[in-house]
Amino acid sequence: MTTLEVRDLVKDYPIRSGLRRSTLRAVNHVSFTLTPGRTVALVGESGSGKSTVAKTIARLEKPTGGRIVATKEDGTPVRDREYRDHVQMVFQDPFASLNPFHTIEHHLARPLRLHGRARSAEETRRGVAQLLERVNLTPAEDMAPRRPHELSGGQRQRVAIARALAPGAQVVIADEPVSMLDVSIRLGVLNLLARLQREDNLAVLYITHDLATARHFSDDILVMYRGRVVERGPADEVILNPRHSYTQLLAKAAPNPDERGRSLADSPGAITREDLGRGFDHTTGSWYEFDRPVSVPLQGAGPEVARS
Ligand SMILES: Nc1ncnc2c1ncn2[C@@H]1O[C@H](COP(=O)(O)OP(=O)(O)OP(=O)(O)O)[C@@H](O)[C@H]1O
Repeated sequence: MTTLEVRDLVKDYPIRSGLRRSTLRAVNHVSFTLTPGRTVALVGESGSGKSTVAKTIARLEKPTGGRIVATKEDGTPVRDREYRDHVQMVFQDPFASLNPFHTIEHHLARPLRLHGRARSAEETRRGVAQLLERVNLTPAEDMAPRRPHELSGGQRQRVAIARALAPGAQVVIADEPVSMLDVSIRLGVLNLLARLQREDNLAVLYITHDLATARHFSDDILVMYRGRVVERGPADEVILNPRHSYTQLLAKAAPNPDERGRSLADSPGAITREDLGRGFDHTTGSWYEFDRPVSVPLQGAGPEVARS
């Protein structure tokens, strides 16, 4: 099984306002480890940097600094070639992530073939049927020939999950996987993810605005605010005993996951001056200062990316 370590991750975006150019630090020295069989939730409001973390892990964005290292059970690093098989994403919008012109079978058969998990037509057919059964899209022979528009949002997201499993995923990055689905079916999809995780011993990063599901479906929670992890620790500890003023705000407000725009922290004095420069770690029971990035030894080797 694969462990994924994120160390001192930094991502800057160039921004331009009028004639002035500057950089926006979307992710600021973020570190955490995803281990087999465990879920880490990354919570925070819109714009806190959660998706940027996901995109750099998925290699859709290049980090400005820090490193991301995937390591196999025997301690050897996962090579570039294998990385895309091991680390898979499930995106927020199941409609945008599926090609409307292709059947469900095509969406699943392609990764099975591409990653050498099915060699003949018969193996592919069986592989597709098994994947559909694992995500409760049955009968498989009825589902396989359909196109995405012939499925509900929840069913489409199940296809997206099956597609993530097809190449033999060991690490799954689920970026707001249910926030675009009807409230009534969200729990079903999250329960499915949890079951697949147990069956395949997956390491999962669950990105969400929603503290309640983060607590229920995760072992650990990282709270992000303006690109920083401001609080981290076991899920119950973070939710029941929040120490950072930003987490306290989040916990009290139970923000509407669909709300965009104004941040909870916008009101004056919402975050204490002291807390702007520090975060709280429940595993050590202590505060850490932001200008000293967390330094944890890495298990595996990996390319060092220059820090900005
Ligand atoms: N390609 C980009 N170019 C410039 N700025 C970007 C880019 N992508 C993200 N950002 C900025 O980086 C910050 C973090 O964005 P990110 O999408 O990671 O936040 P988020 O917490 O995932 O929010 P949401 O839940 O709304 O997706 C935001 O200020 C955003 O505007």
